[in-house]
Amino acid sequence: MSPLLQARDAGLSFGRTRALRGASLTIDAGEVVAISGPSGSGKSTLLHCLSGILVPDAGEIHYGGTRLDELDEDARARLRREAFGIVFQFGGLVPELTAAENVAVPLMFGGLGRAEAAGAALEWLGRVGADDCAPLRPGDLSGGQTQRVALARALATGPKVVFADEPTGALDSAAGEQLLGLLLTTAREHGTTVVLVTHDNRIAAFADREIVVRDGAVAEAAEVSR
Ligand SMILES: Nc1ncnc2c1ncn2[C@@H]1O[C@H](COP(=O)(O)OP(=O)(O)OP(=O)(O)O)[C@@H](O)[C@H]1O
Repeated sequence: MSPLLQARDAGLSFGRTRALRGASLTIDAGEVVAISGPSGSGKSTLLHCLSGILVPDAGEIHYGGTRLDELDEDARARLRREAFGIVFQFGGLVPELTAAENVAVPLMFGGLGRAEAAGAALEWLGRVGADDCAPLRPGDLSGGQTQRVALARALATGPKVVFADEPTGALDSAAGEQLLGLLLTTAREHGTTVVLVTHDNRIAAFADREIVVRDGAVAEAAEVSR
């Protein structure tokens, strides 16, 4: 396997809080990695730096041959659209659009026609068990439904990397495991790399590797058997 994503000594402050302080890791193409660690240790900040949502103020982020931290906002947004699927803790869906439209819009950005995108969106909502949600707006969805729709949106574009921040946090454990299973099955079928932030050991155990973050840096990397 070849390295796909790398943080080299990444640091980032929010005001006086040093959220990341010299975080380094390497993730290979096709790997499923869980980032775990105590609350406030910097897991989400690291995920946001790896996915180009935030730019570190020290160190480097590499995606393939690209220095992600040196790209401007437009280039990072394009890369996120074209290569990444992102599942936020609270869905991150566009409130004015229906669930079906939320899934379809990135497909249209990717070049599909309206009808084709709408059909594919319904198919993905079906796969994540959210067919009923298609005509609803995010404000009318439960937490679990929101996460299903967010997952459908992230997977539909066929991303190279899926970044997920507590993707099953709003679901009870059986539903959470089912959704996680769907993410991992889809990812392994397509060789998609998955970077998953979780505080739940049961979820981390599904990953190929667990990376533990403490005090803004990578504390240890442990191989977790599948
Ligand atoms: N936008 C922000 N503004 C100010 N401080 C922030 C911001 N984002 C994160 N922080 C701070 O940076 C530190 C790391 O936060 P981060 O969310 O990355 O941790 P985490 O490990 O993901 O936590 P949790 O498991 O509770 O979500 C914390 O002290 C947090 O309060």
